[in-house]
Amino acid sequence: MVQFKGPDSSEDTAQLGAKAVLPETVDVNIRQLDPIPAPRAFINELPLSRDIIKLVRDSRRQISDVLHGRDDRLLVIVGPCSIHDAKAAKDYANRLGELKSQLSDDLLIVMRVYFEKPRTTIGWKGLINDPDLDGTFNIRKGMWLARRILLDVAHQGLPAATEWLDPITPQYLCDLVSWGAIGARNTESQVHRELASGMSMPIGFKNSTDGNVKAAADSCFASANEHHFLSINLDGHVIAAETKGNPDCHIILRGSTHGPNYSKKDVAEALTALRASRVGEAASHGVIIDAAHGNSGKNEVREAEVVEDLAARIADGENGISGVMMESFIEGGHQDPGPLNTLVYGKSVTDRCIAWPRTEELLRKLASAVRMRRARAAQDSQSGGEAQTHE
Ligand SMILES: O=C[C@H](O)[C@H](O)COP(=O)(O)O
Ligand SMILES: C=C(OP(=O)(O)O)C(=O)O
Repeated sequence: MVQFKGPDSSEDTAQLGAKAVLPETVDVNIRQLDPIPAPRAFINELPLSRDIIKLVRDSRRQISDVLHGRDDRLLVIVGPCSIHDAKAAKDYANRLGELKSQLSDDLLIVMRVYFEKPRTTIGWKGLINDPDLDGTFNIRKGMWLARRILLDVAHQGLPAATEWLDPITPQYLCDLVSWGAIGARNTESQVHRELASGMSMPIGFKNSTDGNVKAAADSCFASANEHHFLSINLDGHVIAAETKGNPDCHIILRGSTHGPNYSKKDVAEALTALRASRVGEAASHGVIIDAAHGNSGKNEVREAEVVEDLAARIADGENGISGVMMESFIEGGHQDPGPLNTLVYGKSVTDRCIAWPRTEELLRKLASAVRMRRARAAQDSQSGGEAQTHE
């Protein structure tokens, strides 16, 4: 039998592991273990062009600028609750890409391209997990499809946003993602905080499902710090990762099982919690408000009203809102998941979504609200300046 030579040996331990004889105490509840090619194989097969690299790098920087108040636009993270159909995702990206160019002076639009769904109990866990929506769980195909869809979205000139759920998935996809979320069910998870600390893009932490905002603020602090933890590298080898800490973590207010939390008071309290968490210079200027989930009771009509309310407050000069998240698709509402040929085209198979025409209306409203906020700020600084001149 091959011997592991102890913690200081530099020997390739993957080789040793492959030959080890396993005791009956392992894999008790495992049915099958299917190897999947390492991340590098997927990246080589579906690579980024120079233009896409530029898109991802520029949009990450712009998102950071909005979050830290160096850019007065509003970040808008909008798109389906989950992606289940490559064709519909491309169709949606095409529509959104066109609107993004028209509204880019006022809105920094990023498309929700969510492939992993955290479940309260059980249910369809997203395109990577079960790409055929039929319980065949072809994860290899799902991962390949996810990369291809991200490339399609990028070809429309759109930056992509996604939720990081599984700690291995980012190695396969993160080169194509400009903004990441850690969901309400994972906001207190050390594994996700470690992950965020090494991610190359801004990361938003949701308040927890029971409404705890401090957990998200603590996450911003924890993830701004360096960490050491186990992970895999692009070749699929287990490694000890050492991260630098992420300076662009921020809070997402998503409401809770007790009701909404998007009021002016909620925003102010979240920003106070962020500062109290000792996050220091990495503290964002504002928060993102998720108009869906607990803020709308997962009702798309209510969600649109929340966006209208936010637009009115932004137009009125409220500036603690750095971004808005919306769940929107081609068709409104939702349907039960199932094989593609049984589904209504362009309709969500997870949470209810706002239909495209209403989405377009709301995005134009948000853009106009930003113009009003900007005009107000210019007027205020002019009258402040004049006051100074008169002194
Ligand atoms: O965003 C999607 C859902 O809200 C999330 O995945 C939880 O869904 P569930 O409560 O239906 O499992
Ligand atoms: C699952 C999501 O949100 P939350 O974690 O807030 O439930 C989501 O945004 O898709």
